Amino acid sequence: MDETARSEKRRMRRRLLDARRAMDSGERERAGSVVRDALTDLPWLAMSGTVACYHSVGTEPGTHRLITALWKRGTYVLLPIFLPDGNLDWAAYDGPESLAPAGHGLLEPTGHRYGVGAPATVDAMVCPALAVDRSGGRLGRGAGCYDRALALRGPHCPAIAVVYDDEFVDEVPGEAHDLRVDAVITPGGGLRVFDSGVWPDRNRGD
Ligand SMILES: Nc1nc2c(c(=O)[nH]1)N(C=O)[C@@H](CNc1ccc(C(=O)N[C@@H](CCC(=O)O)C(=O)O)cc1)CN2
Ligand SMILES: Nc1ncnc2c1ncn2[C@@H]1O[C@H](COP(=O)(O)OP(=O)(O)OP(=O)(O)O)[C@@H](O)[C@H]1O
Repeated sequence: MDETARSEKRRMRRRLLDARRAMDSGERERAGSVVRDALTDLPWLAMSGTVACYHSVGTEPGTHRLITALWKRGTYVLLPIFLPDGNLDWAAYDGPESLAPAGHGLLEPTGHRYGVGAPATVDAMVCPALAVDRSGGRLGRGAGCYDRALALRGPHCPAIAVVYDDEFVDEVPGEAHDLRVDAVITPGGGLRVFDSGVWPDRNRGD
């Protein structure tokens, strides 16, 4: 059964990455503003000490505006470092000079590394995805590194994926190790919270 899911995932990734390449930069920019506004408007997030986020690259929905906004207001922002074994290490964003080019066109933080277990200490995790379905199922790039990172976060830490409108779909093929996210942000729909029970303030953002 997982064999079928794996090949479906591969097909879906190819299709979604092709569609992303055909997008113009305006769409990415708009996504970046929506992501920033949706998250900086959340009162519980304003009280959060530490947020893990991805530093967007290429055609991904932008997160640079969000990272800058959080950093400027004193939130600790942890960014991933892609390790050779497929795990993620984490270090803090401390302004544009705190980043250096890495593989896959990524910019990664150069400061003190907190270790693979750092997700246990964060209050929210903003993760990349190629698609998210209506029950929070998430399709990533296929390295499994975010599945591993999501498994290491605390029980009250919501995971929030960011995708384009057409990437919020009815169903994403799932395997046993796949972990669901607790909310999704799309440029057209803003923030949608899933019924996972992991959301700090149930009265907001639904
Ligand atoms: N921004 C970001 N950081 C991340 C991830 C991610 O998906 N996005 N990762 C999550 O696992 C890890 C790195 N894995 C990656 C694997 C492949 C590519 C990639 O295919 N990059 C394209 C250019 C980007 C694009 O246009 O979409 C390339 O190499 O051509 C990027 C990151 C950790 N850091
Ligand atoms: N918790 C885990 N521990 C170890 N390996 C894992 C874990 N989760 C997933 N993997 C491995 O990672 C590989 C890729 O998984 P999958 O196709 O679900 O990636 P993805 O969720 O699309 O990508 P990503 O998580 O990097 O964004 C699988 O072969 C799987 O065995």
